[in-house]
Order: sequence, then structure tokens, then C-alpha cells
Amino acid sequence: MKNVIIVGAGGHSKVAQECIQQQGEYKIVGILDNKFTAYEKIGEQFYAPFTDFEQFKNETDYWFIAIGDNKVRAKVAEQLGDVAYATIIHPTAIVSQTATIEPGSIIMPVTVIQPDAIVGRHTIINTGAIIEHDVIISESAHISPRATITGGVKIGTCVHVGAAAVVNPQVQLGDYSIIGAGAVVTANTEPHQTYVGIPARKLEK
Ligand SMILES: CC(=O)SCCNC(=O)CCNC(=O)[C@H](O)C(C)(C)COP(=O)(O)OP(=O)(O)OC[C@H]1O[C@@H](n2cnc3c(N)ncnc32)[C@H](O)[C@@H]1OP(=O)(O)O
Repeated sequence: MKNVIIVGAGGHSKVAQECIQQQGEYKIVGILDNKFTAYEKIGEQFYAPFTDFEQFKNETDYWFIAIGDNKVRAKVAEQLGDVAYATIIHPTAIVSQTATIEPGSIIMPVTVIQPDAIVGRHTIINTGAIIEHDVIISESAHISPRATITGGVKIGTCVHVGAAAVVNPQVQLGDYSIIGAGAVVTANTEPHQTYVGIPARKLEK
């Protein structure tokens, strides 16, 4: 078993920890989150504030950032610097042998990742999502439960695709764009903009 320290102790972390246990490759030795005010060891795991992360760098082989917010996850990765990241794949996920899952990403239960898809670093493929052939997902994105990303789609950095949304073939989602739950995206999206509905339209604020 390889040791891993988890950053984040919220709802997404809860699901990630269960995935890690079911994957059976990594032993969680500690959890860092600023909601813990001091170091504490309970059983085989320690809990400590994230601000103390430097002192734990020699105590683990791998790190995993289990924070649902894309921008916060990306920022924490920047702060941690040059560390090795665990790649979490739930045993019920179906991942093509020609797909690439980059370190720091999590592939949740009953997902499907098809041939030649690329899932970039620190990306969340949430429960039941489908990533079709030749999809390219950049860093720190989140594909929510039951979303369907069809063939050849390109997804930018920190993009959030909401639950059960569909992205049509070859569409490109600009960096930091947000797709609402249940949307059907039929055309490219602009960076930093939010889109909702069927067909998806830009939300004017
Ligand atoms: C394991 C997990 O839980 S993973 C979590 C996955 N999370 C999701 O799937 C949630 C995705 N988020 C959404 O769908 C959000 O509603 C967003 C991001 C699209 C919009 O959020 P906000 O920017 O806060 O917009 P807000 O709630 O103010 O709504 C603005 C307008 O858009 C509409 N709207 C919001 N979401 C949607 C949607 N998904 N589809 C259609 N219309 C929507 C609202 O009704 C409102 O319309 P109005 O101005 O006519 O009243």
C-alpha cells in the first residue's frame, strides 16, 4: 500500500475517501483541513490544519486534493508545489486502456471513460458520468454526476459541468466556464461564462 495524505475534509472528501478505500491501493495516513485547529492522531490517521502542510511532506508518498471547488483545488495544488499525486479510480469505473487519467484526478463509481480520452490533473469525474472517445479535459475540471461528454469535446481549465448536462460532439468549453445542471451544450462556450438550459444559453448577469 502507498501512503496518501488527503487535503480537504468536506463532502467531496468523504466520497473520495470511500473511493480510495475501495480502490485498495493507498492507505490514508492523514487529513489536512483548516477546520482542524491543531494536530491530533486518532487511530492510524492524523488530522491537522492545512497551513501546516510543509511539515508532513516527508511523511507520505502521495497527496490527494479532495476539495470540490475547482478554483480552490487548483490553488491548493499550486501551494503544495512539486509533490506526487495519487490517481483514484473506483473499481466499478470502466476506463479504456487507451484513455489517460492524469495524477490528482478521481474517477468515481459507475463512470465510463472511452478510448483516447484524456482526463487532466486534479479533475473530478463524478458518479455515473460518461466521457466519450477522444474527449480532452484540461486541469482542475469537474464533470458532475450523470453528465455526458460526447465524442471529441474539449474542456478547458477549471470548467464545471453540472449534473446530468450533455455536451454535444466536438464542442469546446472555454476555461472557467460553468454549465448548469441539465443543460444541453450545442455550441462552444466563452471562458468565465455560465450557460444554462436546452439548448444552453449564456446567463447574462
Ligand atoms: C456530488 C455533487 O453534488 S456534485 C454538484 C453538482 N452541482 C450541480 O450540478 C449544480 C450546477 N449549478 C447550477 O445548475 C447553477 O444553478 C448555475 C451554476 C447554473 C447557476 O447558479 P447561479 O449563478 O447562482 O444562478 P442563479 O441560481 O441565480 O440563477 C440565475 C437564473 O438561471 C436559472 N437557472 C439556474 N440554474 C439553472 C439550470 N441548471 N437550468 C436552467 N436554468 C437555470 C435560474 O432559474 C435563474 O433564472 P431567472 O433569472 O429567470 O430567475
